[in-house]
Amino acid sequence: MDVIFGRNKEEHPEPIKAEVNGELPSWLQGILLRNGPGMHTVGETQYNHWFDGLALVHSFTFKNGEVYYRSKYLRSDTYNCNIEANRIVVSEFGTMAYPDPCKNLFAKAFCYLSHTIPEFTDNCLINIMKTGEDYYATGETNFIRKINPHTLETLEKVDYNKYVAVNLATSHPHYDSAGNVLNMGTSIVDKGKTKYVIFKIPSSVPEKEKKKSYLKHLEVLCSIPSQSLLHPSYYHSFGVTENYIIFIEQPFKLDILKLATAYFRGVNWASCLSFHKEDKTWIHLIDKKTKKDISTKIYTDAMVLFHHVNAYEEDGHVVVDVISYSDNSLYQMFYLKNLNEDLEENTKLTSIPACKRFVVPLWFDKDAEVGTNLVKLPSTTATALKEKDGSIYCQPEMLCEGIELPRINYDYNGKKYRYIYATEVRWSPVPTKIVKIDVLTKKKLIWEEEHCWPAEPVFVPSPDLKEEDDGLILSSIVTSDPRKAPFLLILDAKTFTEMARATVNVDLHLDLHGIFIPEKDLNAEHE
Ligand SMILES: CC1=C(/C=C/C(C)=C/C=C/C(C)=C/C=C/C=C(C)/C=C/C=C(C)/C=C/C2=C(C)CCCC2(C)C)C(C)(C)CCC1
Ligand SMILES: [Fe+2]
Repeated sequence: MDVIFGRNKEEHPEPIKAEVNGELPSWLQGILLRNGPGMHTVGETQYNHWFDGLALVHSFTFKNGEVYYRSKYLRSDTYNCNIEANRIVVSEFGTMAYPDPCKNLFAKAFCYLSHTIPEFTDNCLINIMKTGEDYYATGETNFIRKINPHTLETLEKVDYNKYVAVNLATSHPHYDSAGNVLNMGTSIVDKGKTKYVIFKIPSSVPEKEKKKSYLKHLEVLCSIPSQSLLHPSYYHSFGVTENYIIFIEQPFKLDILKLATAYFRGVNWASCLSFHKEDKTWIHLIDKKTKKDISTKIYTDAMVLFHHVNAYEEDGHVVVDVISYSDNSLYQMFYLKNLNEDLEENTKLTSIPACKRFVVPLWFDKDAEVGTNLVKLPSTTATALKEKDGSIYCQPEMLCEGIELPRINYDYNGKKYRYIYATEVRWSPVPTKIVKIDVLTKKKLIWEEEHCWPAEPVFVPSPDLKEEDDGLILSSIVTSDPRKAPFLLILDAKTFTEMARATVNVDLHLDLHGIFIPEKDLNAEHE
């Protein structure tokens, strides 16, 4: 298993032609661009956690029925400093690094304060974000790195902080139909306040501004104060509907005092994140028009969530689908010391990912008796009970268990939808299947093959889309048997039958997230 998780991968910056078996539809033209950790040791030093690895961006280019593969390490300041020093000198979430391990505490502090290394990591390994014509590799710090989607070359380093006061920002932004980006981030103890900030990056700027970053035109939409100044909630994604932004403030929280002293205490930042299972999870609905949280307090039981699936409004309710856990075992599972030969033994999740539907009533009888279920949607078993103090306690409907890395047809984002595409995982971090779930009938379609570990399945809509699932699923498949070459799998999203596979004879890495860029959105100039 070390082979799949812990081993450094080689980059392949020059295009490698894949061997295509099957028929690719002629309309499939563009680039599947993905991101994830590829290097876990530098010299003699090793990262502690899989989410710390140096970003390796890779792409599959579809051109006239042919597929080309490339991969390139993000030349972040973090990468360059580490490679030059031949050891890890920049801290990541799960690994605290000391530029000179021999230094005493005083010297360590000096090094820290004198910023001889980048203050915070720009190792953006989680996802790819599109702003206007630009593409960025993203992580969760205030830095993002522009990349050339054709050559995977690393371009400018952009600091969100120059445009909006955030220390952390999600790697799962949303896009509206015009392509404007909606994202959120946390501003920690800024001017005595800790808050969650929601902002917009426009998809178009005046022609003469195009050379500069679209972020220059970033606009703050609103902010929500954190329930606690020193314990903001951690979040990895959020949801949107036509009229609302959904932010789930979970009791999985950062401890700011611990964070501030972590460097000197010799512990990683991840140790400053903890799950308070006795607390509530608050569901915030921010009205896009008033830019305010709706006045009713809405909550559910303590949970940990990383991925929102989708959200929409229906007959006066907001429906929110997420993948949730009953504890923080997912993050723990990805410590590299656990992802070795004894993986099955070491990485038993104590809670499996559960895809849950929460339903929040928008309008209800204010005089309803305490304990009344305010959900009036016949299609769901989710409830929302009126409490004595006027707040609403939500209990979800279970849509299905054991799925992660969810994707949908993004044209249905924020709208009533029917299909989720995801990888299936049970009690260990081994994704063995790709599934399509019909949330209406709860029926499943499955793709699986021996020794195959599928990545996040990306939905690409067909140009003459009539139904939600008219399109393709692209998933890069890593193999656990060294004799079997990895490949990009192309499935018909409707039937889940294989249309083609493009095999590449390289040591493909297991990645996290990415996007498909249709040819029309690719600026040929960059080629
Ligand atoms: C704190 C802080 C900081 C830092 C930060 C950082 C550094 C962060 C990072 C972060 C990160 C870096 C994060 C990450 C995350 C991720 C996630 C959350 C993911 C998820 C995933 C999943 C869910 C998975 C899945 C899978 C796979 C991948 C394979 C196998 C199978 C499965 C499906 C399981 C600073 C300095 C700024 C300051 C302030 C505070
Ligand atoms: Fe994610």
